[in-house]
Amino acid sequence: MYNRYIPPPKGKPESSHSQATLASGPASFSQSQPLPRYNPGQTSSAEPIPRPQAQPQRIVFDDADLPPVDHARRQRIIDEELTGTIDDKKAKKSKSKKSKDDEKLEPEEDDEESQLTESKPRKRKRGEEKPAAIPKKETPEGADTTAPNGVAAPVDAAVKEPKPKREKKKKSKPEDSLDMNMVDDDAENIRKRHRSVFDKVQKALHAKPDVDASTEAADQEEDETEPVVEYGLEPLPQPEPVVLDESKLTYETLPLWLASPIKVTAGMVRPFTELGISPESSKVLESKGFKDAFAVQTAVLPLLLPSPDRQGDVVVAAPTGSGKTLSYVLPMVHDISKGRVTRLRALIVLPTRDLVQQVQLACEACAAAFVINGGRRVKVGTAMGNRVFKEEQSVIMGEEQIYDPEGYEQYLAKQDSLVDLEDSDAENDELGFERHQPLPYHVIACSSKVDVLICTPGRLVEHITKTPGFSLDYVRWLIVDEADKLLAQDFQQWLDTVTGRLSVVKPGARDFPRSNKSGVRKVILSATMTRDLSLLNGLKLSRPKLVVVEGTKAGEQSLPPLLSEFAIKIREPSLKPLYLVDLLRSKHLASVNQGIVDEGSVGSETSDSESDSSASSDDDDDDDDDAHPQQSKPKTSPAATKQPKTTTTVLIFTKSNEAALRLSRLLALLAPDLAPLIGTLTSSTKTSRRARTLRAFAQGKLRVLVASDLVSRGIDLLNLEHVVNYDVPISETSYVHRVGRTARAGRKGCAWTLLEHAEARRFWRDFAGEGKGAITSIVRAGTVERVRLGPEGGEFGEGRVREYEAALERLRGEALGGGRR
Ligand SMILES: Nc1ncnc2c1ncn2[C@@H]1O[C@H](COP(=O)(O)OP(=O)(O)OP(=O)(O)O)[C@@H](O)[C@H]1O
Repeated sequence: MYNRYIPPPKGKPESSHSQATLASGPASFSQSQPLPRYNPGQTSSAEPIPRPQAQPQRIVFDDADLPPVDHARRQRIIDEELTGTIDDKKAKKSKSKKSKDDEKLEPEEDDEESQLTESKPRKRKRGEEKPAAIPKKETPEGADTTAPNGVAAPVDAAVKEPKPKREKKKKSKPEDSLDMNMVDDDAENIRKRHRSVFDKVQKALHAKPDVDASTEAADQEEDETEPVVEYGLEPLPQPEPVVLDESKLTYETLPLWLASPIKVTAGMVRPFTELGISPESSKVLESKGFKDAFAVQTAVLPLLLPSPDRQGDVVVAAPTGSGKTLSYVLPMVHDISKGRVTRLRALIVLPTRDLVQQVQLACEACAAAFVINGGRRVKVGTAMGNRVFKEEQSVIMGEEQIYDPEGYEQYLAKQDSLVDLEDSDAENDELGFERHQPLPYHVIACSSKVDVLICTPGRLVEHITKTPGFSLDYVRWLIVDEADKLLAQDFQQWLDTVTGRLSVVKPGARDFPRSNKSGVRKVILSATMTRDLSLLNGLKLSRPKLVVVEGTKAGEQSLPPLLSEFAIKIREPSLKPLYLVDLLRSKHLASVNQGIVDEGSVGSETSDSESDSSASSDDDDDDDDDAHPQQSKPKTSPAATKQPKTTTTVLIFTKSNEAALRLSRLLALLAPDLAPLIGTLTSSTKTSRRARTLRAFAQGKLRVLVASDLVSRGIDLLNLEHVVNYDVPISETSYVHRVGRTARAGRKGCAWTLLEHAEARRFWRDFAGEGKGAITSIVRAGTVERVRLGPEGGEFGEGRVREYEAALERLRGEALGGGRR
């Protein structure tokens, strides 16, 4: 850097002040005294560096002020003196700037630099073979070609032409004091060394070394000053840059609404009146058994009832039996009851017919609560395929006479032009109802007969595509219950079909001046709600909020707080049905909510001691294990034939429809006293029969239900106290739904799982969250307890085994077509 000369003002002599400024400028090295050559060997005897006398400030060395040659030399000398080696890189850089013409002027230093320059091979053309041999470059003996961090020296250094050894350098290293000619002759050694260096480089490149900062800085410096030249090495092929799939986010990258849910304290209750329900409606609700709002309802109702704030969609992940149904039915019916005319305002989509019927009851109960206060009775319909399609059409769609003189004229004109009258008949054929003639100056339009349609997805799609006049234009509510199941199995692309037809222009806002105008409200619910965004995205949610019960994290599913879980080891899998009979007869299956009645065992009217004494010696092989309070002596008495007096209720899950039917029959054969109390629920059972069975169970006429997973979701059997997993469920989700049929709505309940040896590990690890590698996402208040059942040593008495074999033989005969005898 140079000080700028400021000439004195015209006519004025140069002042001493201006001279001083010149001397004391920041780049003091630009003073008239040049820096003498640095020679450490002569430091002591060297003449003192002349310094500006007038200005004793610190001298700042600014290398830019040195001519390039001096700068390079000075740096090299310093490096040599300090390290005993020459920094090849800097030398090379310096050389690259230096003209070859200078070689003669600066023979000592430019000798090496010229070699470096020459070493640059021409750029290899595409497809051209690599040079057969790597150009020789002599590496100073002992000089490490590896960076301090173990990284090999830069590639170009390894492949450059070897340069003649410099005498100067050789002097500094004794091992290099060989005759130059000898070194040159030892070409093979050099080649070996280069090969090893090259190998190191290759390795280092493949290992993607962590290049140290100084190397990086040097490389960068070089890049800036030199054009990029390929040194005989093609760039290594690099993998395609990874494009992240944003649609499938992991739990760590959940969007805010999923990552920060609204948390509800389990067990909290609040009066409905405090949540915006009128006292009159609250009274009606109380008369229906809904005195106070449950925890999940206290959180969801304020989000769904009309509010001056802009509201969005709501996703609810709350345990089984926590009251999710009422949390959406109540605000939805409240909203729709304000409408003046019947239009299809709400769709509730559910996976099974049984659930459709169950939710219909809840809707009817709430509809009654809002008739008072001038509300209109909300009309509720179902579409689930349990009737012929036409019949269903006639239930949900009807005709409406609309005053429209112009339309009437068009209608008459059309009638006149109709040659083929069969056309109109064909139109009638499409509908489940006959179309009438319009009144004078009126037209007939198809319109919905219901405000709320509760449906299965398949049937909904059928109506959308096949029922004339079936329109979603006025739909204000879309409820998807058991959402994880419905989203995972996109029946007939129902979701796209529905969302594509929902009106985006604030449907029905005209009819609902006081309610929020955010368009369609979507409410998505499940006890095992998915956090899979790729599934949730299909719902096209708007400003969603997630409601969860406190204590659960993303991806976790809580069990009802009052659920107790037990596991029973089946020591003899071939006799598993006998274990089940014993469990049903044991006092383990006592009534947990009402106290033990008749010792609480299904099918027993005697106490344990009585039954023990009455048991034959063959059968009296109980499993004595009093370690656990529940592990009392199980009864293994033969099937009693007396009528039971018990009030306890049991739902037994099997792995398939066939298994449920078989077990149900086998139980009846093994325990004839239970036979009249046993019902079966499978997907192959007719819907009406299923409904009858569920009704009989609710009335206490049936006590034992044997079912497939069909009823594991959503079914509300309020008086159910025990769930038995005869077959271990296939997934955590399935376990949560199955055991969640009991301990509902603040009641106690028990879940029993029969474990064969081969299933035990998976159960304890995946469901109970115990043992090595426990990975369960199930959150529970307690733990799963082990209960021993069956005879000591796992062997049932001969009598019982014979009984069992006889029952099996009979079952086989029935299955083979003999029918029941
Ligand atoms: N506020 C309330 N007061 C009294 N009982 C209620 C209340 N809310 C709901 N219930 C009852 O609680 C039971 C369980 O409710 P619901 O079926 O809605 O549970 P859920 O959370 O949907 O369970 P699942 O996930 O198994 O479908 C039902 O019998 C219902 O009538």
